[in-house]
Amino acid sequence: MAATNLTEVVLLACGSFNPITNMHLRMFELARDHLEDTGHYTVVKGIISPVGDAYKKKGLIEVDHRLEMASLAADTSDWITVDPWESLQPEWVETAKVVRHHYEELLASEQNKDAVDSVKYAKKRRIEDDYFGSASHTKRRGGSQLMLLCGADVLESFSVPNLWKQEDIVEIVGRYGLVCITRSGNDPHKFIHQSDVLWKYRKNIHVVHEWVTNEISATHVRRALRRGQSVRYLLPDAVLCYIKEHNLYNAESEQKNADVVLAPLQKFTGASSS
Ligand SMILES: Nc1ncnc2c1ncn2[C@@H]1O[C@H](COP(=O)(O)OP(=O)(O)OP(=O)(O)O)[C@@H](O)[C@H]1O
Ligand SMILES: O=C(O)c1ccc[n+]([C@@H]2O[C@H](COP(=O)([O-])O)[C@@H](O)[C@H]2O)c1
Repeated sequence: MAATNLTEVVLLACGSFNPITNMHLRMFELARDHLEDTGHYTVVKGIISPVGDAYKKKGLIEVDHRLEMASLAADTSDWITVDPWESLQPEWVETAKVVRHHYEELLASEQNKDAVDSVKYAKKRRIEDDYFGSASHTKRRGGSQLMLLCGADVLESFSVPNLWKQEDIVEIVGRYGLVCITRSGNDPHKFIHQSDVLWKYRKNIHVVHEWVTNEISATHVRRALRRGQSVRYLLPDAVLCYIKEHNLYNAESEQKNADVVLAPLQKFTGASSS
């Protein structure tokens, strides 16, 4: 198939990134390989979107630090970037809205590119017509796709009562698409099979098997740091230096939001975030 027929994909990963680990970066690489192996897609960009402080997850440190660490990690890649839009919203933003926001940005940048292209194209066409006479010209580019990238634990969290809105799940998997990386202890195929809505949109869900099973998690990293144990090689070196320099992750930081209801659950309980 000619390269021009490939759909361009932008991958968006939402999460706490508290802190970002090498596994978060690896997720992007795994997803890109998997999608490009199908012969239908070319992955052009990865976006890391750290959740804002208003998410109120226990142990979630300030977003400025999480953004900075994510940027240091993304510096090790030439295609993964960090976007602060979600992080900087004063209220917690549902993931479906974050996906929508980035899709709109993608559309706007494409339209911009199309406008620039059509000016260039019109000029080129006038020059070519002068030389060769008018003939049939090239076709328009196809649209790009934005897909949400997550680990299997997030997919399975779709069934946690009162956590996700059903219509948001439908929008994410039905309209945009999902790339899900296997994680030990989770079985995404079984989970998709058991969910009517995920089964309905199963063609939009790309399950990527991580054969190098590992238990790297931000929780593990924070725990090791609290205990003074080494986390070298679990995170990019620059992130580790940043953590040491700012003395992040200790017993006190782990108690942040300890007695606060997680933002997505507040809409059901009516609890306040303070
Ligand atoms: N080892 C892993 N395998 C697969 N996916 C992962 C792994 N670690 C993180 N992810 C995924 O990365 C995204 C962002 O995750 P998040 O920031 O919550 O990291 P985490 O390690 O799961 O954090 P925590 O331990 O604090 O819950 C989520 O979609 C999560 O499923
Ligand atoms: O949109 C929702 O309803 C929703 C409900 C629960 C969690 N999320 C998002 O899922 C991500 C979970 O991150 P974490 O660190 O809690 O695993 C984070 O980006 C949240 O904003 C989103």
